[in-house]
Amino acid sequence: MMHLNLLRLGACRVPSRLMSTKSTSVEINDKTGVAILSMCRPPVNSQNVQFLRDLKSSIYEIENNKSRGLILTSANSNVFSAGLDILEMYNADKEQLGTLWTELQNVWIALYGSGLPTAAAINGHAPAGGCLLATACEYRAMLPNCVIGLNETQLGIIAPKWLMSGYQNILPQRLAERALTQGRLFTTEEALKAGLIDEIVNSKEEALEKCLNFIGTFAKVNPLARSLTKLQFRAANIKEFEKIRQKDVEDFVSLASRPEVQKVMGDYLENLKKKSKK
Ligand SMILES: CC/C=C\C/C=C\C/C=C\C/C=C/C(=O)SCCNC(=O)CCNC(=O)[C@H](O)C(C)(C)COP(=O)(O)OP(=O)(O)OC[C@H]1O[C@@H](n2cnc3c(N)ncnc32)[C@H](O)[C@@H]1OP(=O)(O)O
Repeated sequence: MMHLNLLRLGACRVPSRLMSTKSTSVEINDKTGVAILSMCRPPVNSQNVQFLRDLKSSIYEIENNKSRGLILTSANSNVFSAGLDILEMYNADKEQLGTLWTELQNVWIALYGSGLPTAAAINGHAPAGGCLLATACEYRAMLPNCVIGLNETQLGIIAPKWLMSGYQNILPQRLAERALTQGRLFTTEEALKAGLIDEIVNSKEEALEKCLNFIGTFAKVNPLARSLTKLQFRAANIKEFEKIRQKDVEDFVSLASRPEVQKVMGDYLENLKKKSKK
């Protein structure tokens, strides 16, 4: 209850500090010490190099400012994030592909490896790279009638092991394997049933409140002990990722530059455009 009140106060009176980049904005409430990181790259927060760099620098800024927690959300009305920017992968040269993938890795490790309590207020669709961000967090509240999931196999591509880590942390192995091989996008309701999200909420405000409440559950826990305990759970995945990090970039570049994969991207983009014009 106390946290709800603080949040309400935060909306009007409690001073907050603002930081922003071209495609992110961060508001740190001075009373709660919790940072709300909003992704704002219209129309769908698709993840291009600049967006990923902005996201990474906002995450590290929040971490370095000794915030009490981080809530990730979207400034767009119906999309949390549509995943990697396909426009930036289509007809791109190998260097551009390598840079994009490196920046995706950088964001993932910044969020997944953050010592802060992290929560996602998923106020819209979260396919592929959007799901990656949400599942790197420790808690998820999501609006109804949206989808979330790693749909890579549906696009004829594979999610590397580190990218599956969020799923593996959250879902039972059997369910994670089935969802990943099917490239399944869960509806909000299915995601709750599977345990992929923690709560269904009716508004973005409620999602933020739930996230704040989650972060509030650590109020009486020693932050260093909490953070080290969290990272012990994640250490094996992080270590594995660090070992294959460079090779993973090479593998992605080699896969994404194949003519048949480029064709899938071109067709997929065309379908997206046709759909959005209907
Ligand atoms: C195809 C990838 C191939 C190879 C990569 C190889 C290996 C990588 C392995 C894993 C890593 C992660 C990969 C990814 O993240 S790939 C991206 C996957 N994303 C999706 O499948 C989501 C696609 N988008 C949607 O389903 C819908 O847009 C969404 C449900 C998010 C929102 O629907 P809404 O009706 O609100 O908006 P739209 O009208 O569909 O879109 C508006 C506008 O935005 C453009 N758009 C949408 N998504 C993307 C995107 N990911 N990249 C670039 N542009 C995107 C869409 O075309 C519309 O544009 P316009 O027609 O100009 O208005």
